[in-house]
Amino acid sequence: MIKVAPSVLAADFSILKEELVSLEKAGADYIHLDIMDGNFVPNISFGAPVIKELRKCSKLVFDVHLMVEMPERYIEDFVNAGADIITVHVESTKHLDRTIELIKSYGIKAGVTLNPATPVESLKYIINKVDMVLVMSVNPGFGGQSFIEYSLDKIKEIKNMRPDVDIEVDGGITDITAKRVIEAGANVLVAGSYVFNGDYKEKIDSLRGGK
Ligand SMILES: O=C(CO)[C@H](O)[C@H](O)COP(=O)(O)O
Ligand SMILES: [Fe+2]
Repeated sequence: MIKVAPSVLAADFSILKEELVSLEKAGADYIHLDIMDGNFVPNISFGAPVIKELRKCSKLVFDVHLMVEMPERYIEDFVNAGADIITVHVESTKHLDRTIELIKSYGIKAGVTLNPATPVESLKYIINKVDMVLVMSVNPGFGGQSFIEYSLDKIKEIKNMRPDVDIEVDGGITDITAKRVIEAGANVLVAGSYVFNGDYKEKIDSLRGGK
C-alpha cells in the first residue's frame, strides 16, 4: 500500500487548518510537517505550537520531519503537540541511538533520515530499531527542488538491508518520479509543490499511479 504524505511547506499558511481538511478529503494518508531551525538547514519554518493547533482539526497521521540541530532537545515538545511519527537526521545528532529510543519511549513511531550524500551504510546499526527510513531526494531546506537521481540507488540499498521497513522519499516527487521510487522499493511519498499546484485529489491519486 502506497501512502501519500503532502508536505504543508507548499500550502497556504494563512489557511493551514482548511488546507488539512481539504487534504484529508482528497485522500492524503499522512501530513508531512517540515521543521527547520535555520541552523541544520538554511531556512526556518514553524514549530510545535503550530502542530498543536493543527492537531485539533485533523485525524491524519502527523509525520514530523525534524531538520534541526540536536533534535533530542525537542522530541517531548513534538510528542505533546501531537506527532505520530518523528524522523530525525543522522547528521543532526551525536546520539542517534538515544534519540531514537527517546522517540519510541513515548509510544510513537521513530524514523531516521539521510541527507542525499550520506551513505546508506550509516544506517547499519540503527535500521532494526526504526519504523521508517526517510530518503532525502533533495538537499533539505526548501521545497520545489529537482529530484536527485542517485536517490533511487539508495532506496534499493535500504530495501535490501531491511525489506520490511517503511521507506519514505522526500523531495522532487511528481507522478513521474513517484513511479520510479515505488519501483525501487519506496512505500511512503512526500510531495509538496506537486500536490499543491492543482487539484489535490487528482494529484494525490496520480502519485499512487492514477488509482
Ligand atoms: O523536507 C523538505 C525540504 O527540506 C520537504 O518535505 C520537501 O522539499 C517537499 O517539497 P517538494 O515536494 O516541493 O520537493
Ligand atoms: Fe520533509
